[in-house]
Amino acid sequence: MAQGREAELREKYVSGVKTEVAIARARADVAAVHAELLREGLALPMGGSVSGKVPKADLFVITPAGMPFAEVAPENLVLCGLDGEAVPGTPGSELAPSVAAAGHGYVYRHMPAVGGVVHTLSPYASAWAARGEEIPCALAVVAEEFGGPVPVGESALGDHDALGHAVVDVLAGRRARAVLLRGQGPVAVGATAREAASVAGQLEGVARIVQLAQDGGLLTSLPQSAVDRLYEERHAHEPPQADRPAASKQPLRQLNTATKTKTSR
Ligand SMILES: O=C(CO)[C@@H](O)[C@@H](O)COP(=O)(O)O
Repeated sequence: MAQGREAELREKYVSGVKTEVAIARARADVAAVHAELLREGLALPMGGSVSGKVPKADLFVITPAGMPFAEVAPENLVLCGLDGEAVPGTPGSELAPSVAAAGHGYVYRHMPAVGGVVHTLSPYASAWAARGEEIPCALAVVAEEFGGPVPVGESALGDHDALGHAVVDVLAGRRARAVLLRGQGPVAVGATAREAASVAGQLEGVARIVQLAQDGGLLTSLPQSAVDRLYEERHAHEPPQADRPAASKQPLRQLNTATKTKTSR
């Protein structure tokens, strides 16, 4: 067979099919994450945006604009390039992607280890974001999961590209895998959409516990040395990721002594 023809067939029926299979898997995973977030009480019926990158392709699938989470299905998710534009002629492309699509694409372009972005309006984490208040690292589980307090980010409301810029500005090079966008809500990232949803679930849990603690009286943050130890032990088995420092390189943002947050409520 002519060499050119062989290369053409390989491209079409080997790499092309592999990409199609990867797209189908991403569609199934992201649709399943929407259902899981609803089932777990981590999402409003509408609002937020969830996406998952297609491995080894400059593509991701995302929630259609204005679609209730309960109606999301693999075939109506929107396949986008990393610029956030829908790929014409693909299933779901007749629908507009979430207004936040360009922001999700920005995250994928600037944080290569991220394969899933979950912006969901889970109640307690959204309440911390509404207050523009970081969640103090007052429990070992916060240190293990987030490596310190859960940070706040600034995202110009209505400028949906800003969601991506805010996520990258705060999370690139940091341990935390979630950010509380002031006035907008929490955004969690992970290697996959499922992992990002798991982070969103952990975030909601610690947001609720720490809120209860703060309502109950004086809140004490863990000493930085304990935070570092807890985080390093929890992530010791993980390979260092390109856009996240090894635990010990995390900038020490906090005092090295327990800081006390006086309840104002
Ligand atoms: O981001 C939020 C709210 O924080 C979403 O409700 C808003 O972006 C939804 O837009 P889409 O319906 O996804 O176009």
